Amino acid sequence: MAKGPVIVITGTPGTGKSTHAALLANESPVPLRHINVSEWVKERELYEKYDEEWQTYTVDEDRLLDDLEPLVAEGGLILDWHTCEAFPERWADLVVVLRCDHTKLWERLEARGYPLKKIQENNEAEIMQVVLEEARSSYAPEIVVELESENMENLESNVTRIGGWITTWLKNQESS
Ligand SMILES: Nc1ncnc2c1ncn2[C@@H]1O[C@H](COP(=O)(O)OP(=O)(O)O)[C@@H](O)[C@H]1O
Repeated sequence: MAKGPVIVITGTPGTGKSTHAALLANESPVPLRHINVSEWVKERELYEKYDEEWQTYTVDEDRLLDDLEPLVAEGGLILDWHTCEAFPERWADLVVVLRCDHTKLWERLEARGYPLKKIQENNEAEIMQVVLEEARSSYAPEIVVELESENMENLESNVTRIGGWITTWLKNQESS
C-alpha cells in the first residue's frame, strides 16, 4: 500500500489547525498521524528557553527537524504548526493555510486566556496574512491552499476537500 502524504496545516494560532487536523486524521482515506508541533516541542523539550514575556517557547529548530525527519520519511503525517517556513520544502505534499476573520480570531484567543499583547500580535499577523505569505514564499504555489475556517460548515467542507485531495494523491502515487 502506498504511504500517505505529508500535509502541513498552518495558520495563525486560533484559526483551527488542531481542530482540522483531528477531524482529518479521523476521516482520511489513509491513516495519518497528527503531530501538534507546539505540543511535541514541549513534550520532547525541543526548545532553547521559555520566553516569560510572550509566554512561548523558543524552539530549537535544528533538533526539531532532526526529530521529525524519520516520521516524515515514513509519510502519512499531519504537521500542525503556526509557522511552516522552518520545514524543508521537500517535506510537504500539501500546505493548508487556515484563515479566519480577525474579530472571530480575537474572541477565540481571548477564550483561550491569551494575554492581551499576544492576542494583539496574532490578530495583526492574521490581518497582514503573515502565515500565508510565509507559506507562499516557502513552497511551490500549486501545493499551497488557503482555506477559510470561520464556522463548522467551513471545517467540514475543508476536511472533505483535503480528503478528496488525498484520494487523488494516492491514485497518482500508484500510477507513477
Ligand atoms: N472552523 C471553525 N468553526 C468554528 N470554530 C472553530 C473552527 N476552527 C476552530 N474553531 C474553534 O476555535 C478554537 C481554536 O481552534 P484550534 O483548532 O485549537 O486552533 P489552532 O490549532 O489553530 O490554534 C477552538 O475553540 C475551536 O473549537
